[in-house]
Amino acid sequence: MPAAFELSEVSVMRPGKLLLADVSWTVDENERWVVLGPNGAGKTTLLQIIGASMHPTVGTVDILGERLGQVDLSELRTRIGHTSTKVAERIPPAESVRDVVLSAAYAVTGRWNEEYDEHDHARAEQIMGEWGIAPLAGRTFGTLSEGERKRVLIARALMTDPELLLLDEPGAGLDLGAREDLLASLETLAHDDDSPALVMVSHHVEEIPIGFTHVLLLRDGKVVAQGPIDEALTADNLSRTFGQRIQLDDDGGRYAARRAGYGRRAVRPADTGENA
Ligand SMILES: Nc1ncnc2c1ncn2[C@@H]1O[C@H](COP(=O)(O)OP(=O)(O)OP(=O)(O)O)[C@@H](O)[C@H]1O
Repeated sequence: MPAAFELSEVSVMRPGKLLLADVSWTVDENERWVVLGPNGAGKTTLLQIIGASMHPTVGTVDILGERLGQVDLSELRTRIGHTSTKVAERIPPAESVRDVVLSAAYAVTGRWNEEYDEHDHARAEQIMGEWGIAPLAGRTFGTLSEGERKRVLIARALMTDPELLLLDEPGAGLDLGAREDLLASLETLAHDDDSPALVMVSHHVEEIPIGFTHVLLLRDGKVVAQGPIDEALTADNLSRTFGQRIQLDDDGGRYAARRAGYGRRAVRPADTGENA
């Protein structure tokens, strides 16, 4: 299986700060990865590297068969779908949902005088249908709820049939129902053989969709563990990643984590005020 991307001994340095330290990571095109780590671990920086938005200070990066430093980054970026709060901030609030999705065909935010053909319109309608946002097509982006925005951004990222899809915290800010809806959609995407290679950044194991195959754990710019999810996502590795003893529960591929030993007191009927 060809690699979607390969990072070899990558470091990113900024004055007084090592953002990524000696990261080597290969993702094959049929794999679905979750990147987990605490605030400031370097997750967004890592996504910027594999999204062809940043060069490493040291190391080599091959993305979709192209070596960073030897390729036009803007051309390479057209083959990569990337959702993040930064992308969301660039979208004019008055833009209609239909145009937010459609304008991905020209890699622009904010429709101007671009000419879209029948295929573009058909693809936008199809993808809006698949992501449950067709009823919102005429609404403006600025009036959407956080959950609706997240779905629109993913639909936009998929509009151009990318070979690699990067999702930076798609579950952030969602209520329980919206998160579960999104997870169900991401589970479908993960199981679809035609889907691109997927990399999702998250802070929470509860946000890992079923069907995601691999995990990379990051702390202080360094990889703590990486590999198939059932091998690398362990309580020990999470404890090292988050710097405290973590208990991990796995319920059929849905995970839950909390500090070990916290909340041991059983809630008995007396606690709830109900009779036994
Ligand atoms: N240009 C820069 N100069 C110095 N430090 C930087 C620069 N850009 C980012 N950082 C720092 O690098 C660290 C990693 O940032 P990054 O945004 O990649 O972390 P993250 O894991 O995505 O964090 P979060 O989960 O909070 O979004 C942070 O401590 C951040 O403050």
